[in-house]
Amino acid sequence: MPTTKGLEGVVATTSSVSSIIDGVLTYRGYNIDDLAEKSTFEEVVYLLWNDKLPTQTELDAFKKQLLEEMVVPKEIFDQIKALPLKNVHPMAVLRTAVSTLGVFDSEADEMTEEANKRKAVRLQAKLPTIVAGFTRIRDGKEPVAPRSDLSFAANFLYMLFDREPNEIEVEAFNKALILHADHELNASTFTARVAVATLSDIYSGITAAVCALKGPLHGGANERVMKMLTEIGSEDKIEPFLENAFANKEKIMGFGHRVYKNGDPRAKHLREMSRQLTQISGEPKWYNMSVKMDEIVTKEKGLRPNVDFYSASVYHSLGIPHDIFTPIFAVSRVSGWLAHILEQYANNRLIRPRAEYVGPDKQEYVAIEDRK
Ligand SMILES: CC(=O)SCCNC(=O)CCNC(=O)[C@H](O)C(C)(C)COP(=O)(O)OP(=O)(O)OC[C@H]1O[C@@H](n2cnc3c(N)ncnc32)[C@H](O)[C@@H]1OP(=O)(O)O
Ligand SMILES: O=C([O-])CC(=O)C(=O)O
Repeated sequence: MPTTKGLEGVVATTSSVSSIIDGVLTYRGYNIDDLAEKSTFEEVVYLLWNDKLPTQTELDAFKKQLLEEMVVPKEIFDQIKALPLKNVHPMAVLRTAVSTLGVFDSEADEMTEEANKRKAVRLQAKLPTIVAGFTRIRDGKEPVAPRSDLSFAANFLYMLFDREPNEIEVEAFNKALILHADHELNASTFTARVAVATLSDIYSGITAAVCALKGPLHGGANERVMKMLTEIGSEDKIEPFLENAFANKEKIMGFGHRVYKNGDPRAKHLREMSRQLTQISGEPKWYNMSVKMDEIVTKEKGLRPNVDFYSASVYHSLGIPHDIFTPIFAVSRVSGWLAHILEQYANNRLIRPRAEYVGPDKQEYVAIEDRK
């Protein structure tokens, strides 16, 4: 049986949610460049779940459903308040909170398509409330309730900062959400599909996906990009930092990709957003440092920035705490996870590959008293 380390190049399923073909990313056949420039996050979520762009009436109804489901049970915040928040990563809190959400949903194990769609709306709507609420709770503040007159992107920033965000902030955040919404069979989406292919419930699938996104080789890289830039501190220290990292064969966070070898099509949007937002925030150095790193790593290693690289300085410029970057990724990507979960349920078969056994053979059982 041939094996492929990390399942590279293995086609594990068919899907009509998103595609990466010749370096071009599409959601349901729509180029990500068009969606990033012209669409809203709510419209993109509708597209991912329904295989078509909504009419105005459909979009209005969908936005209303999301807004109605944004409030989370009080017990979720009570549970968060009881956690040792000073020493815990926000992704661990999110993992716990998503699992607890399932406990409070009386339909959690109802497996009809209609019930699963209702749960999808609940999860999509409640994740931003949880992430923003947690961030405030650990700062000793109370969560801010969502507002019914704000968009999805604006509501998140409003709940996080307890002030109405301006147009530039909303536009940037909306675009970032669109760019992170789905990405074919990435590790967290595959994890979600494996979990629900056992016919486990949707909350189990999303909890499993959050676990996979947390790691630094996947969604956890965006937080580490900002840590790296902060530690380097200034443009003149980039060259020595990279020389040292290359010599020690260290991974540079935010570079490289399993599928894209000639560049991630989302990065150019985030790079431009980083340029604009770092200027507005009065800290152009994060953009200048990022561009210099990009040039050197591309030239020396042939590695291009992925979605996590420029998103770091984008989120930093919006005033978002660095350890909330990956939970924000989840706030967006839950839309893609849910689209894939619904697709998996609709045409399910247990996902169970094989392993090539490379351990010892024909071992003799030795009684415990005779073992050395
Ligand atoms: C949303 C997302 O998940 S995007 C990815 C976010 N993750 C990161 O940014 C973390 C940094 N990047 C990486 O670790 C990798 O590029 C991954 C995990 C994204 C892809 O991994 P793989 O497809 O397994 O690539 P692989 O590790 O085989 O890389 C091929 C070569 O490039 C090197 N390489 C890949 N990425 C990097 C990097 N960021 N820095 C330095 N070297 C790298 C590898 O060490 C390897 O070198 P070798 O052939 O000398 O051993
Ligand atoms: O597809 C991947 O392997 C990782 C990625 O870029 C994403 O999940 O957005």
